[in-house]
Amino acid sequence: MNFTRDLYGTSLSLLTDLYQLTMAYGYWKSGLAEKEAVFHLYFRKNPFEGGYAVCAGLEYAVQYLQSLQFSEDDLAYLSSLKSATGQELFETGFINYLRQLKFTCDVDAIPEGTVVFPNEPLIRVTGPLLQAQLVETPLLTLINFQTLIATKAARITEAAQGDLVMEFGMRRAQGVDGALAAARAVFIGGAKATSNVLAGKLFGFPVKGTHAHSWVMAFEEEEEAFEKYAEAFPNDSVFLVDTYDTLEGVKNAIKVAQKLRTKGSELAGIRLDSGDLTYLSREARKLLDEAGFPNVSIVASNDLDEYLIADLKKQGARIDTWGIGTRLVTAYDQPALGGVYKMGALRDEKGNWQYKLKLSEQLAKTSTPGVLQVRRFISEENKFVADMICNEAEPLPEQALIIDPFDFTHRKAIPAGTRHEDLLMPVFRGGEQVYKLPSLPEIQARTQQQLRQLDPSSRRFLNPHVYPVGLEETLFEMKTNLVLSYRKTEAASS
Ligand SMILES: Nc1ncnc2c1ncn2[C@@H]1O[C@H](COP(=O)(O)OP(=O)(O)OP(=O)(O)O)[C@@H](O)[C@H]1O
Ligand SMILES: O=P(O)(O)OC[C@H]1O[C@H](OP(=O)(O)OP(=O)(O)O)[C@H](O)[C@@H]1O
Ligand SMILES: O=C(O)c1cccnc1
Repeated sequence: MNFTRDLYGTSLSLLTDLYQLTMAYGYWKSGLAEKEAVFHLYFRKNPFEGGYAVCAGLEYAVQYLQSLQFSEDDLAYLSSLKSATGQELFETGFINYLRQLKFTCDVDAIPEGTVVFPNEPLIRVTGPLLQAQLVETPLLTLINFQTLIATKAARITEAAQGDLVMEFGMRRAQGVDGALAAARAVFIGGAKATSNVLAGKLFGFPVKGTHAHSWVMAFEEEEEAFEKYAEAFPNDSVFLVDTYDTLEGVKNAIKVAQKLRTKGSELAGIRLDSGDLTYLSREARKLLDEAGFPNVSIVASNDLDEYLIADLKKQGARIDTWGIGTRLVTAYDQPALGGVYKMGALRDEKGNWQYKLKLSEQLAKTSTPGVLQVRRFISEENKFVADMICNEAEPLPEQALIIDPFDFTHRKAIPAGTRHEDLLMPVFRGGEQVYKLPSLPEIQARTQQQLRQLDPSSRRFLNPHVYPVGLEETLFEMKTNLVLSYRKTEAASS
């Protein structure tokens, strides 16, 4: 199914900032609409003070671009917009232009589930200026959020060290799409199940859950509540044991588990949702093991995240399954990824690329000109060595030299013959999709594989090692010269 179209109606073409449409109108009016342009989507800083990000959201972006067409409804709305003086904002000729508009750009993108770093283009759009500009905001909406949440999920999965991670966040998510898109991204990052049933249906991944405190409160006795739940789900019951007194709850769960066993069924687990999770899980494990239930799993929930999971493990908690909600799906400690979309080049009348950059007082905010690709070098041990951002429109020197754009004395020469992969893959050519979208389990497996290839020092939570990413030498020189030429122009005119 096409998630963007089928969930949100036939057209998402108005899901953009007004300024994209006013610029489109301006380009159309001034005859620049068809001029060829290149834009790059990238972020400037790893989320969560971490050492990497996991890119996600491309499938949604592909589906959005495939469906990009203005409906009569959309056009009627745009025709109704008025300027400050009460005239129509957009003239009829432009509305007719939009009516026949079809997406004809080339798109290259880094596959979902790839480990990525600041300043690397995750998506490159090449094509008519009007179109390439128009898609800025929706592409950012679709990629920023899922990349953020997939990264959070990867961190949580890493902290869980192979334990089952379930996503419980729908009730705290930022609206309907926040819940659905987060469930998808969480799966990409490594969670194995969600409590969100619609996400299970749409994305085809496992749904799982326990029960709420209200189930226990609906009966006179906790033990009776557990019994009734077990009658309904003899082999799939996970009892929430902390409604009144956690360890008494565990004892009641054991009584019901014993009765279940006489009928040939096994209790699946118990869930702890409050109190000292280390102490309670250790005590619960002891009680369960002593009663002959070593396979009953212990699920924990309660405002957990990667830091708490890591700490609980360090304390010796006996938890084997983690139910994670709020702090995962809302990316609690960093609620947005600051992805941006910047122009890298414009084709001039002679057919040559004119390289473009956005200058900033802050070096980190100066964009990189070119038609960019990311080349990842990989060691003989199959570990990531360094990433080089290069300009595909120009020939590359034989010897790869990577220069840190924020400290030009910081350079890394890559030995000749080092294996490499170019990360941006063709996704659209002339508006036609040429990329076969992988399945979600394939994307999840890719994330895990990629994380194994990244050195643990770049994966740690506290002060991670900065993975080397830089500009290819000739691109660095071109960027520096372009910055200098702008600065000279500024100096001359002041
Ligand atoms: N051993 C532990 N070490 C560190 N943090 C813990 C430990 N056990 C629980 N926590 C975390 O401490 C926070 C507060 O726990 P607390 O037991 O006070 O929960 P609570 O929400 O107040 O309980 P209740 O749901 O009964 O109101 C939660 O985020 C919980 O995950
Ligand atoms: O803690 P999270 O990571 O967000 O995980 C989801 C939470 O949702 C449920 O709580 P509920 O809505 O009943 O609230 P409460 O447990 O905080 O009272 C559940 O018991 C978890 O605690
Ligand atoms: O199934 C559960 O235990 C669950 C689902 C959503 C939120 N909290 C818990």
